[in-house]
Amino acid sequence: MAAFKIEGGASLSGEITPQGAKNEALQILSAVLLTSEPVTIHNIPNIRDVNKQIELLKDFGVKVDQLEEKGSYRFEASGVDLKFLETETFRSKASSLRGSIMLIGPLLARFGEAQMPQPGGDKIGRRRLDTHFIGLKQLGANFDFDAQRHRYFVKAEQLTGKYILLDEASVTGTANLVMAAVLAKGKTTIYNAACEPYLQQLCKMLNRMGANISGIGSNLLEIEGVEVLGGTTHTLLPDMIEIGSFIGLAAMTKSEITIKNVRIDQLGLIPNTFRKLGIRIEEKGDDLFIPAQEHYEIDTFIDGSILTIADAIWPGFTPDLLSILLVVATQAKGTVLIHQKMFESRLFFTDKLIDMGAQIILCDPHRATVIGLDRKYPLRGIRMTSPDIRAGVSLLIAALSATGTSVIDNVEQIDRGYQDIDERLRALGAKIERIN
Ligand SMILES: CC(=O)N[C@H]1[C@@H](OP(=O)(O)OP(=O)(O)OC[C@H]2O[C@@H](n3ccc(=O)[nH]c3=O)[C@H](O)[C@@H]2O)O[C@H](CO)[C@@H](O)[C@@H]1O
Ligand SMILES: C=C(OP(=O)(O)O)C(=O)O
Repeated sequence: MAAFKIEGGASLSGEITPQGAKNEALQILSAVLLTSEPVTIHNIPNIRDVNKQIELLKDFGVKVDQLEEKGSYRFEASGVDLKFLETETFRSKASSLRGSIMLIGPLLARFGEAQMPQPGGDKIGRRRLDTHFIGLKQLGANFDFDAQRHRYFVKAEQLTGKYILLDEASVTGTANLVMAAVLAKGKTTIYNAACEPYLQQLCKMLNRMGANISGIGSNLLEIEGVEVLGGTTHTLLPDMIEIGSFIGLAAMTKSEITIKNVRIDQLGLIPNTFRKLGIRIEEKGDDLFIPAQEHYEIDTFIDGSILTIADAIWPGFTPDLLSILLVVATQAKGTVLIHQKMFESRLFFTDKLIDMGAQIILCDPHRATVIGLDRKYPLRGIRMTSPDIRAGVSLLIAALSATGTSVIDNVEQIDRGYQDIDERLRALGAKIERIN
């Protein structure tokens, strides 16, 4: 397992361009299975989870050509071989990332069957799949779960459109159902649908392929099924979670950073939520400029009570940035309650921040109160392990701001979602080295 060795305390400066969005990439790549025609995708990030999803496509027999432009690929799913589903390679690869679950909707819709082991991804709490399978059953699929092998099976000769009210607005669940419904017979309505930019992008791409989806961007999607979909070209949005991570990094390390071409119109509450911690963010065209800030002060609510920042389904604040906000709050002036409503194991990494000298009360698995020290006592470098992708980057930001040397083990977690992060941060002046 690789580690990062970090000399903390350096201010960074310069420009950084966000990679293409990881979670959008995982949806869009799954959708190439819906057509036998070529689909070209631009701005694909070179990160572990996305590369694994591309490998899975290749293993199914999808023709994958890397194009000259960095991050551009052409896919052609004209010769898909479902026998791969039965292999040990499929089991081990599909169970190593969360995004693999989104192969099931397109496989079922186009080829009439699919199966899946328990998918992987971050160990951040229970990550159930009920929404996916209840919805697919409503579209007419036969469903079976082999508890012994922990394997999910679906089969259907022809899916039929239905009214589906989701029990929760699951991101990957909505993507799966949309990809199944586009080839179903008749009209599907999905209410309480998730509507992250990832899903909006997926629906727009499917419409360009010939699907008929309306309500994009809302929680009420209407899908008129079509018989066949064609090829298209799609460009991934910049990764909003990476953008938020860079905002936090700049504030915490007193750095002046410009984040280039962020698609401000797609960032929802992200910039304003960081502003609530007192961080200055200036919009310059489509770039975000973060000036070097010696101090930043956390807002209170209008009545003077302590600020709470909680995650919520889109357009609420994404759970994937709460760990970053939490770490940034440790050096602010003031107090904030971070409430992680969706996942129950995402805040345990605060132990490491406490070891570094941060003042945090972990109230329960979902809530942590951070008492910002206004930089009076800088964090101290320590050795630590990256428990999940976003906690990993939060620890990395903490280490870059700390005095002394830190070592972060298991950085493969960070590599799942951040492309060449050590190299890109070195270009800004960070003292970070990858060691084995
Ligand atoms: C590959 C991918 O795209 N992963 C993202 C996707 O995961 P994923 O699609 O797996 O997450 P889901 O949206 O299904 O749910 C995440 C968690 O939130 C809970 N939940 C969900 C909806 C809801 O209305 N109420 C509720 O409590 C679920 O029970 C679950 O524990 O969405 C998550 C939530 O934005 C993100 O953290 C993940 O980065
Ligand atoms: C939780 C995340 O990813 P995944 O769903 O792939 O585990 C994330 O991107 O923060």
